[in-house]
Amino acid sequence: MGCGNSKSAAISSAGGSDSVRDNKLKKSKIVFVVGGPGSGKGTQCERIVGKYGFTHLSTGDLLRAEVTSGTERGQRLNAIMSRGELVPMETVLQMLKDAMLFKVDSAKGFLIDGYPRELSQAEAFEKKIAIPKLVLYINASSETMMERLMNRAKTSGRADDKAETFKARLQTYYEATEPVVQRYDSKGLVKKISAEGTADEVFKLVCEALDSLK
Ligand SMILES: Nc1ncnc2c1ncn2[C@@H]1O[C@H](COP(=O)(O)OP(=O)(O)O)[C@@H](O)[C@H]1O
Ligand SMILES: Nc1ncnc2c1ncn2[C@H]1C[C@H](O)[C@@H](COP(=O)(O)OP(=O)(O)O)O1
Ligand SMILES: [Mg+2]
Repeated sequence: MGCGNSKSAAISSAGGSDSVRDNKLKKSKIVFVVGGPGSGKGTQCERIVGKYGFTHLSTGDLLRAEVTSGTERGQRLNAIMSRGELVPMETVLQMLKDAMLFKVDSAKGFLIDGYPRELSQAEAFEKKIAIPKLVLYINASSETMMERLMNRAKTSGRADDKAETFKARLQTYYEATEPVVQRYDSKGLVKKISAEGTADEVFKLVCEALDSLK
């Protein structure tokens, strides 16, 4: 599925001009979920959806769907992701906005997992979509993340779940993504969650952070 399809579906499935729909997005409850590769973002998002009914959008999942569709663009994206690098921002932001518009009428709130991954992505999102209400910073040591990813590799079939790619992804994370956390921390929007415990233990901390939102 190309992102152009989801945009036209979004517009035809619900009324409203582009500017009305953009305004709805601006007012929606948006939570960024930021953390290193294998820290447990996806795991926690799944639980949050179960308890709070938020709409979960993972940019990694959106990109992998494009890869699976076998388009030329998908092949280019796959090569970048397999090297542990970030794909061009324009691609990922447009995909994300289309997916958000598609859900904006039914979403109680949005969990944005894997975005922003660099400062320019944060700035572009704020300009073109909205300011987030909260940033959940899922924090685990590099050893824990490596161990979890090597475990995930046994079943994920993901091209980037390999020891060599992990090193590159970790470097990308520390260099490009952590400054995003600092940016939002200075605005008082970050809740730092220790992700070293079991998924249940981490979820308790996540719930405390989300409950403070209301
Ligand atoms: N708290 C946890 N304790 C142990 N394993 C975890 C925990 N959270 C996630 N995992 C496992 O670690 C791997 C990476 O989790 P995932 O949610 O895919 O992380 P991310 O989306 O941040 O890359 C998965 O195999 C998942 O089952
Ligand atoms: N916001 C974004 N900007 C650029 N590239 C992104 C991106 N989100 C995902 N990607 C690309 C690069 C990532 O290494 C890859 C996998 O992302 P992911 O599924 O979010 O990883 P994980 O959940 O394991 O941390 O996809
Ligand atoms: Mg994930």
